[in-house]
Parts: sequence; structure tokens; C-alpha cells
Amino acid sequence: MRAPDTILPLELDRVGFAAGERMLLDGVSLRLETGVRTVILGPNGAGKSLLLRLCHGLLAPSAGSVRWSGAAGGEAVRHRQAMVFQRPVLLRRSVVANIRYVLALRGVPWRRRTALALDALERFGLASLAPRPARVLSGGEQQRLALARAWASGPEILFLDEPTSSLDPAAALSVEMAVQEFHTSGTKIVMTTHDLGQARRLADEVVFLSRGRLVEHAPAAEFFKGPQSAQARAFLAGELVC
Ligand SMILES: Nc1ncnc2c1ncn2[C@@H]1O[C@H](COP(=O)(O)OP(=O)(O)OP(=O)(O)O)[C@@H](O)[C@H]1O
Repeated sequence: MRAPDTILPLELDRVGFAAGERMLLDGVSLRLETGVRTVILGPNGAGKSLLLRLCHGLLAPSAGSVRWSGAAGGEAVRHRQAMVFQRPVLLRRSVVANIRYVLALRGVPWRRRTALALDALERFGLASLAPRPARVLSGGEQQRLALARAWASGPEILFLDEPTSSLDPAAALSVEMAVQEFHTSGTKIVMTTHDLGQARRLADEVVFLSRGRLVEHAPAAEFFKGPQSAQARAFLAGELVC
């Protein structure tokens, strides 16, 4: 059961991230609200993954601030988020044990862990694979396991970094359906993708980055119909490559 308070919106205030002399992200101010699916777009190297990692707390900004609403921060905030990567990070354990492990980290009593894990596997069509070693699953199954693991922890916000880029179309579609299921259940979605068809299907709003800067933040329908910036127009036309 989710606590009645919320960690959203997430506010980024003039966030920068530097590597040596190079500003990889610069001056990014952004407010991410609950209820809308946010898709981050931009050419290779624009800073999309960095932005997700900064939001999720895997990296600390070198400038500016990343602030969650109404929550104390630290572990309490981390436990209310989940992140799914392009290639899932799975333990050398069974499918069900991968989920039980995360539940243990979140302090779920051991008696409830198996039932919650099996329920999540069932939801993502993986129940029959529960006893298998996680690492022998196909790429698509591994990604669904990563999603089931995230589901079991009941996140308020789910970050996804190019979750379908190494999957075939059928597996990608099942990931999209899973993302939709999170959204319907009330989890805030923030994802990156290079698949513009997928972005059109999933996005309520688009954050467009280019060369480490936030160029547009707009409702998806507006962005795809008439992007305001030359960079976004070139990107949508397939002309902007960096
Ligand atoms: N920890 C790091 N240290 C130094 N440079 C980094 C680090 N992480 C990313 N970069 C560089 O920062 C830039 C932005 O990287 P990022 O992975 O965020 O881009 P992206 O928009 O996700 O690109 P892609 O679409 O290719 O995945 C790239 O030039 C990358 O090489």
C-alpha cells in the first residue's frame, strides 16, 4: 500500500553535469508531474541517459539541484523509485529469487516475498519461468523480469532507459504494454527511446534534449505536430545526428 504523501513532482533547477572541463548537461530546469508519461528524446550523446541517472540519484549534479516534493530524501525517496535499463541487471539466481531479493532490500517480511514475487511474474506472463535461472531467459523475458521486479516494489515513479532498444518488435511491444500497465496503475513514467513510433504511442509529454541542453518540454501532440525549435524539427526529420 502506497503512503498517502507523494514524492512528486520532481523538480530540477539549473542542473548541470560536468566531466572534467566538459559540461555534458547544462542548465536543465524541469518539473516532472505525476500522471503524465514523459518521454525524453534527442540525438545520440544529447544527455538523455545522464538526465535519467541524475533524476534517479545514480549521479549527483555538479551544478543546480534535483528535488523531490514533500519527502525527506535519502532511502525513503530511493525506495519509491525504480529504474529499468537497456540491458537488465539480473542476479545469478532464479527468476523468482531476483524479485524476492529486491523485496528483502525494501524491508518486505520474508513470508510475503514469494507471494508478491509470483504475483508480479504472473502479471508479466513469466509465472511458468519462476524457478529458472534468470540469466538463461531470452532478452525479452529478461526485460519483462526487470519490469516485474520493479512492479513488485510498487514504485511511484519508474525510469526506463531505452528499454526496448535491444529487443525484437514483439518483445518491444510487450514491454510497451507493461509500461502502459504501470501508467494505468498510477506509476509516473519517465523514459528515453530512439523509437519515434514508440514515443508517439507512449508519450503524454516530450522532453527534447540536444547537446546537453533542454530545448523543448511540450505536450506530445504539440511536439510531434509542430516542434518549436530548429533542432527538434531536424531531429524529427531524421536530419539531426548529434
Ligand atoms: N560518467 C561519464 N563521464 C564522462 N562522460 C560521460 C559519462 N556519461 C556519459 N558521458 C558522455 O556524456 C554524453 C551524453 O551521454 P548520454 O549517455 O547521456 O547520451 P544519450 O543522449 O543517452 O545518448 P544515446 O542516445 O547514444 O544513448 C556523451 O558524450 C557521453 O559520452
